[in-house]
Amino acid sequence: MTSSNNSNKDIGNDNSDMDNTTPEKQNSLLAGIIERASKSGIGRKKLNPSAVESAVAKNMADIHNSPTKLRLAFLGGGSFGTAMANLAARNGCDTTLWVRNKRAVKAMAKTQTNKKYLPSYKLDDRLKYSHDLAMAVKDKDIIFIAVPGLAFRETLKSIAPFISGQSIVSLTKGMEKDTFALMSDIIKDELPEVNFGVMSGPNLAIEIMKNMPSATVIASDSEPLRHAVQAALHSAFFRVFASDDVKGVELGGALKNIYAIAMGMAAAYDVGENTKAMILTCALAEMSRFGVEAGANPLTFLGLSGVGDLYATCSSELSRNYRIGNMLGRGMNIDAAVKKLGQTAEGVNTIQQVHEKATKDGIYMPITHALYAVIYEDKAALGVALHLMEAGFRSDVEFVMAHDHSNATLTAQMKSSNSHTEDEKDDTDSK
Ligand SMILES: NC(=O)C1=CN([C@@H]2O[C@H](COP(=O)(O)OP(=O)(O)OC[C@H]3O[C@@H](n4cnc5c(N)ncnc54)[C@H](O)[C@@H]3O)[C@@H](O)[C@H]2O)C=CC1
Ligand SMILES: O=C(CO)COP(=O)(O)O
Repeated sequence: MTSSNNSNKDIGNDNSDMDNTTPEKQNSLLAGIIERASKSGIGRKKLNPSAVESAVAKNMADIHNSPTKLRLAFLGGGSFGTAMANLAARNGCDTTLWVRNKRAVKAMAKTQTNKKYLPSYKLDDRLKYSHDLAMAVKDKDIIFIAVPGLAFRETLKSIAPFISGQSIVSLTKGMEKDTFALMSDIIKDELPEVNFGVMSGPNLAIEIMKNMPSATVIASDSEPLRHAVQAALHSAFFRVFASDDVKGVELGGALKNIYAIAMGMAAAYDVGENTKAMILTCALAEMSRFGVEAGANPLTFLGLSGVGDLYATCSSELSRNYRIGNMLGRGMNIDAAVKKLGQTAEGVNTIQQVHEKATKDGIYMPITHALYAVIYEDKAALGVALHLMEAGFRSDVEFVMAHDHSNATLTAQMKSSNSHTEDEKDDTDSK
């Protein structure tokens, strides 16, 4: 977990070392970031439990030592919901996986495999299955939700009548259509009384099923909930870190899908390591920029849920978003690619949402806009990529060296040097 005192102190030190006194020297973007980050640091209050939270804290006081006392529901029987439910069952928690399809539930209970999404992996025999939503969520301590982003609100509406003090943890890495809402926003809308968290990190489901060492982040304002999720899922192969930056952790998971599509597309053109490094780094800058505007702590993007997940998803064909990008790069159109994939690729919708929001709010997101042009305006991928390379002079790590300060000068110099060259050429031509 990020220590509020330390991060606050570090940020304070950075601030005091800077000369921000004159308007010329003032780096407004950096000042804004520091202000927001310090605010979020100062705002990291000592736990002040609400009625719901104290009930949860009471139930969960000894969970740390005895995760078997936890009663958990996982909603969504795709690859990630299944993989996480399996981890919890293996840790000895009383775990039910809810799947909407009755036949799938029967088959899973009989074969202890998820034939459609994780066909080669035997699931823990303590894992229970249900297609009865009320039964699945009643009398549970935590409900984990792993349905696609576009089905998240309807899922919350369906469980609302059965909520009586359970906590909710979103595993979904998406964004709602047209509202720009993240899953935590939807939880606050639909179940305002509920204690909630979001979990996100570099967690390719198949690698987790193979017991490849992995780590994730649980972000919540509720300390008992963070501890409970750590107790439920932490194991020798799976480390669960904690954070109190819900927005930052959640945005890391949602935004990296955009860049996995970009990287899959680039891979279709056999790009080299320099190009991949450029995409990855510019992607991280875009993510952080967008995150800062949304009120996230920019430092969160340097953690597992930020650069960690960005790296995993941009490097692996196990990522469905990467595979969508790869198919687009090979000339397939988006509908055909989505159909061929047959699984959730949140990035396809997230590109549209982030493109609209960034355009509306004036946030510089060139990779996102380029992908939008390919997917939704039918522009050729190669042409769009080449155009990205002509984006003029920018500064590296814009939080430190702001665009508006440095680049206006650079761009003016470039224009002026180009016009000189043109004039000289004209002179030479006329001689
Ligand atoms: N697969 C992975 O490696 C990881 C996935 N995630 C996130 O988890 C979420 C779920 O992804 P996956 O499990 O991978 O997707 P998936 O495509 O494997 O499965 C989605 C599941 O949701 C169910 N579903 C769809 N609409 C539904 C609805 N209206 N009501 C109830 N259930 C519905 C489907 O039947 C299917 O069982 C996504 O937001 C994804 O980004 C997060 C980390 C890793
Ligand atoms: O989020 C993931 C890994 O952390 C899974 O990515 P995909 O949804 O692209 O498969």
